[in-house]
Amino acid sequence: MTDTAPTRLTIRRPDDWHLHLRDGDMLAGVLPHTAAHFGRAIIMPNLVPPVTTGAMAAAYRERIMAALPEGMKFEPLMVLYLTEDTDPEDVAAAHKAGIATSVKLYPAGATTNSSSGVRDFDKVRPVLEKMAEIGMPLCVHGEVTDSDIDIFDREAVFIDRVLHPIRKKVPDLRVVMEHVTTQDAVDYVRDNHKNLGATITTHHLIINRNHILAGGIKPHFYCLPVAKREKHRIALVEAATSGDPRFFLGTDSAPHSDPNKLQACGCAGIFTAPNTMSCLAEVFEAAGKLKKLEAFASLNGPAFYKLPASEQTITLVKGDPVQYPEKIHTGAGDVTVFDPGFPLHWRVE
Ligand SMILES: NC(=O)N[C@@H](CC(=O)O)C(=O)O
Ligand SMILES: [Zn+2]
Ligand SMILES: [Zn+2]
Repeated sequence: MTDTAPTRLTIRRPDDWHLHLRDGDMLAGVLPHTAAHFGRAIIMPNLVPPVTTGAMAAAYRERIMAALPEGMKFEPLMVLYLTEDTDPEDVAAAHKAGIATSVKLYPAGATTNSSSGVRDFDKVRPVLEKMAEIGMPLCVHGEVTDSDIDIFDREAVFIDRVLHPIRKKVPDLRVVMEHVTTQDAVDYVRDNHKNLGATITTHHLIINRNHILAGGIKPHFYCLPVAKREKHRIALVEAATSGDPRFFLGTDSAPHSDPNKLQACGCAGIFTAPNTMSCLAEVFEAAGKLKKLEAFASLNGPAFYKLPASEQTITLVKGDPVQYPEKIHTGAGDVTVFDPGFPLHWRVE
C-alpha cells in the first residue's frame, strides 16, 4: 500500500436492487444484515406461495416492516411475481398506489420457487404492454430452462430466444436483466441503449466456476445463474467498475439453511448480505476503481428506477481484516455467509 492509497471512503448509502428476504423466522434473521448497510432493496417475490398480487405484496411489506428491529431504517421496494394469470389492472393499481415497484419474470422452473413462472411468453404480453404504458420496470431472471441447453449457456440463449424478442415486441418496456453472469449479457446491455439495465451480484464479481467445482464441490458457491468461466467474471468486473449507469448492484443475497444447501440435491443461492460492502470495496480497489463504487452501489440503481439517490451516507474504513461470522443463526436454521476466499480489509464504519 502506498502512502496515498485511500483508507476511508464515504459514499451515499447503497441500495440492493435484487434481494431475497424470505419470510417468517428466516426474514427476521436475515433482514437486519441488509438493513445495517442498505437503505432500500428490491424484494424478490419467490415465496411459497409467490407474491403474485398487489394485496399479497402489501401484506408481505407489512411483515418485513414488522420484522425490522427498532431504530433501523429500511425501505422494501416490492415486486410482483408474474404468472400467466397476472391481471394487468392489478399490476397497474399496485404500481399507482406505490405498493409495487416492479414485476419479476421467472421462466417456469428456472430457479428456486419458480414453478408458477411463465411458460408461454405471449400469454403475459398484455401485462408487459400495460407496464410499458405506465413506465413500470420488468426484472428478468434470464435463463432458458430447456433440458437440451447446457446450463452454462442458458443465459446467452435466453437473450436470443426470449429477451430480445420480448424487447422487440414491447420496445417501451423498461427491463432489468437480473444477476448477469456472462460477457454475452454485458455486451447485450452495452449494445442496446434503450430501456435496458442489469444488476450484478457481489459473488459473481469474485467467483468463477472453478471455485464451485475444482478441488471438491462447494455447495455454498452454487447459485443460479451458475458462475461461468473466468473471462466472464472479468467482463462483469469491468462492467461493474466502469461507472456505466446501466450496471448496478443487486446482491441476489439468497439465504437457504445449511441443511437445505448441504444435501444430495442442494438449493441454489449465496448469502452475501453481511459482508457485501466489504467484498465490493475489495473488488473495486483491486481493479483500481474504488471511486466508481458509489456509482455502482448507490447511484446507478436509483437513476434506472427513477428514484432519488439516498440522502444518507456510509463510510468504509480500511484496516485490519474484518471479522464476520462464518454463519448466522436464524430461527429457520443456520445460514452460511459467503466466503470470498481472501481477507476483507474494508468495513462499514
Ligand atoms: N440466485 C439463486 O441461486 N437463488 C435465488 C433465486 C434466483 O435469484 O434465481 C433464491 O431464491 O434462492
Ligand atoms: Zn434469479
Ligand atoms: Zn435472486
